[in-house]
Amino acid sequence: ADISTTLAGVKLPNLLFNASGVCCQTEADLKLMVESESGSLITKSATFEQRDGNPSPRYTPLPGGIGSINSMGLPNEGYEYYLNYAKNYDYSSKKPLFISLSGLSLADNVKMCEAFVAADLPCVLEINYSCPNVPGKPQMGYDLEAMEHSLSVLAPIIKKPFGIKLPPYFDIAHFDQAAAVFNKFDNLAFVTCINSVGNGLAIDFETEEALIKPKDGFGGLGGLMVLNTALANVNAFHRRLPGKQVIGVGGVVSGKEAFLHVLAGASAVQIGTQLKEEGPGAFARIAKELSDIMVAKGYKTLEDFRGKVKTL
Ligand SMILES: O=C(O)c1[nH]c(=O)[nH]c(=O)c1I
Repeated sequence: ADISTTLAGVKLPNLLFNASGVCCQTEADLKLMVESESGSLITKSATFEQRDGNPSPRYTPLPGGIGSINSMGLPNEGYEYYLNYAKNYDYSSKKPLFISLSGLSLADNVKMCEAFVAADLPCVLEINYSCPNVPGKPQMGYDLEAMEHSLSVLAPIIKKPFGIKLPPYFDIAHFDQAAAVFNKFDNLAFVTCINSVGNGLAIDFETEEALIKPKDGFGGLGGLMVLNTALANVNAFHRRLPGKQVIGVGGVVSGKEAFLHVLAGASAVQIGTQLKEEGPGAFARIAKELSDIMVAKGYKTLEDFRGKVKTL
């Protein structure tokens, strides 16, 4: 079956790619993504300066395959590293390149966006408003006034279609209020839902210790356990953002969850925890599983069922 898609006006040979943060911090990581069966790739969220991030242990999968917890703390090579990567990227390849930016201030986001716009490259920007792990930095995604102000400055600078990475919301009023903000920006072409469920706590029963070191063990939750929150956020924004697209991320461990994300309204699907645990081979496996599901259900393309979840 045809699992290709178009996102922000660029064609992806298939709808799958990495969630920013996984398999994408260094050129070696990104090379693995280019060589994988993913349809695209996105870089680790960049800050203006290079960052080491939080002390380790700062990531761990959770027992029983239910998911993961991380408090990486935005480690990255600094935005110029990713700008250079974007300048050298082979855009004649079938895989479009996405760039994640997560400035620690609006001024930093302005400087980074201006640098990418000045370089005039075909890559697509995804502004990250939802990093839950920088101590002392509340998530912009939960401050609608600040996020609207940020978008009112950045959208005109970026000019081209771009997207934003959002935290999960858990209240219908928040879906309504957030969508009202996003619908004000014509070139805001997509929203990526969801980032990790912020500030969970994993504790080891035997040792009675938190599993990760930063922030007293508090970190973002990912993987299968967040699937149903992710599907709700994908569908809520699919319903509320006419003319815009949604990238679904959260809980995709097989073709089945990728199918559900598209049914909820996703135009593309990112994979985080499962990619971290399985490696880039996950893309070929999940792509085949999704294609087989579509054949079994009689769907030829993603448009045949995108957003068509049935209500009772
Ligand atoms: O701790 C991180 O680096 C991190 N971790 C996440 O779970 N989401 C994010 O957006 C980021 I920037």
